[in-house]
Amino acid sequence: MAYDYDLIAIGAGSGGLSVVERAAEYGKKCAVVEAKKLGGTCVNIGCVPKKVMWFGAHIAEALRDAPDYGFHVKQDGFDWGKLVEQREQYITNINTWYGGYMADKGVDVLHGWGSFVDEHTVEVDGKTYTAETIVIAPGGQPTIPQETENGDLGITSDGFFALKEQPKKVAVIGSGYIAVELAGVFQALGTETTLVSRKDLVLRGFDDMIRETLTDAMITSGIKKEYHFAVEKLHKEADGTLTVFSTDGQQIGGFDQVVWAVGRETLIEPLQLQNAGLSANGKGFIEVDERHKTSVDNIYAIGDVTGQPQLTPVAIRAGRYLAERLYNNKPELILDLHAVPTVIFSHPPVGTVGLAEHDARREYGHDNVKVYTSIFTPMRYAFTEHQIKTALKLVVVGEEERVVGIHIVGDGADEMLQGFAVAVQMNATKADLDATIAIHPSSAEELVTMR
Ligand SMILES: Cc1cc2nc3c(=O)[nH]c(=O)nc-3n(C[C@H](O)[C@H](O)[C@H](O)COP(=O)(O)OP(=O)(O)OC[C@H]3O[C@@H](n4cnc5c(N)ncnc54)[C@H](O)[C@@H]3O)c2cc1C
Ligand SMILES: NC(=O)c1ccc[n+]([C@@H]2O[C@H](COP(=O)([O-])OP(=O)(O)OC[C@H]3O[C@@H](n4cnc5c(N)ncnc54)[C@H](O)[C@@H]3O)[C@@H](O)[C@H]2O)c1
Repeated sequence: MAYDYDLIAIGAGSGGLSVVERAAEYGKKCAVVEAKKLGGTCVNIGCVPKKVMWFGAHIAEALRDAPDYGFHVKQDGFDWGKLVEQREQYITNINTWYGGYMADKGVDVLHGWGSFVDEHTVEVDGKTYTAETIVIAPGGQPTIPQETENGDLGITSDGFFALKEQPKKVAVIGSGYIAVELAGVFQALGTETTLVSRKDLVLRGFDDMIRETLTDAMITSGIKKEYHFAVEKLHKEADGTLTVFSTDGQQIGGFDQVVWAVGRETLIEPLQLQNAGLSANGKGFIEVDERHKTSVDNIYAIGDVTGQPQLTPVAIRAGRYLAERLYNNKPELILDLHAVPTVIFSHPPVGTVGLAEHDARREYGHDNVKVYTSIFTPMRYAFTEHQIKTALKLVVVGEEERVVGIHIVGDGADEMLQGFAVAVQMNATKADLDATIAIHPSSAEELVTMR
């Protein structure tokens, strides 16, 4: 049977664009369906605008410390609107570039919500298109807990990127990636910031050294932290400010914005999966095998919708490998998730790859695991009023001391980690790190000189 396309991807984010791009390079006729903007979450309301704001926050921190380095700096305010305008222009340029790139590759962009008619047919904006292979890559959206009374008075990360004016005082609810990243940006740029967590330390699941060091650094930076505060309701006061109430009777108020950063849900409903004989599992993920195939033979799923680590490079790699397997006879290319490096663009940033100490002890047995740690004030802060610590940890297993985890929190962690992730991916041992000549003076050198 002849189809309109060899491949249709639903969703033009990190995953969808990657699979059609690579498939088109192998001469396949492809289309990508997108309801919003090309580039998806990462480009439009995720990694890219977040990193721009993080750079802005870094400039604020450099200005803060400049007098300690002898600069006579007169700060004459900060124009949030200007930064947002520049950021959005940059993103529009990326969207436009993607449009041209897809056209160059011969990929059709179908604008609108895509839904299944059957396992080979997708409907977009009232028209139907058929394909031999369909890849589902719809990503997700931020959640607001339904049980919270007036939860909708708060915004999410999407609302954060829509802010045209700088709030004076905010509460950020959550303690994961997005909560610590947005709280750090707000605080550095001059917004009075409170981080509201149900438990105590930020970044549940990460290595304890990271959690403790980052929580301390955030508090030192001036962020107010509300521990053990489970939000029950939001209330708008007569003066327009928001008050946040906890389930045990605490309240904090005077906020001009409350930002929810408590996780994301997949975008399943528009897909009409049942028409293709598919369904999502109880967590809203589409289950796939190691080749990203769903329970229907010609339908694959990649990216955030699969429940794999919700990171752009994971979605991109999944898309590219899928095209390599389907169209370039490379069945051996299977996504390897054993050492996914990840950076949290907090203040200071966190870089981590492999197992946290507690996970390694659980997996390999308590006594088979050894850790090397180093905590210090980097030279950059040797004589500044604000002192921000760096902490490093190597987690090694067995007599050969194979490195199964590297954890870094501190300035430069974001750029330091990638190379060390190569070492973990290659099963490097502590002796391999020790045999590497250090770079001096740097913070990274500690990782090859630990005793
Ligand atoms: C605030 C924030 C910051 C982040 N920062 C980072 C970071 O620094 N580094 C990192 O690696 N990751 C980061 N992420 C995560 C990263 O953005 C995601 O993991 C990645 O975008 C997932 O790619 P995807 O292809 O699965 O989906 P997405 O990029 O979400 O793309 C899905 C696309 O599909 C479209 N779509 C959905 N359903 C349909 C449909 N039925 N029809 C048509 N179109 C549809 C959507 O509009 C969207 O454009 C961040 C996420 C957020 C929210
Ligand atoms: N730098 C990066 O790579 C980056 C940046 C942002 C997001 N992301 C990706 O996006 C995903 C989603 O980010 P996220 O921060 O929304 O989710 P997350 O899963 O990282 O963190 C959610 C946090 O909210 C807490 N929480 C859940 N419900 C709550 C409630 N009702 N009240 C208070 N706290 C609650 C959870 O305990 C958890 O700590 C991340 O897991 C990550 O994969 C990556």
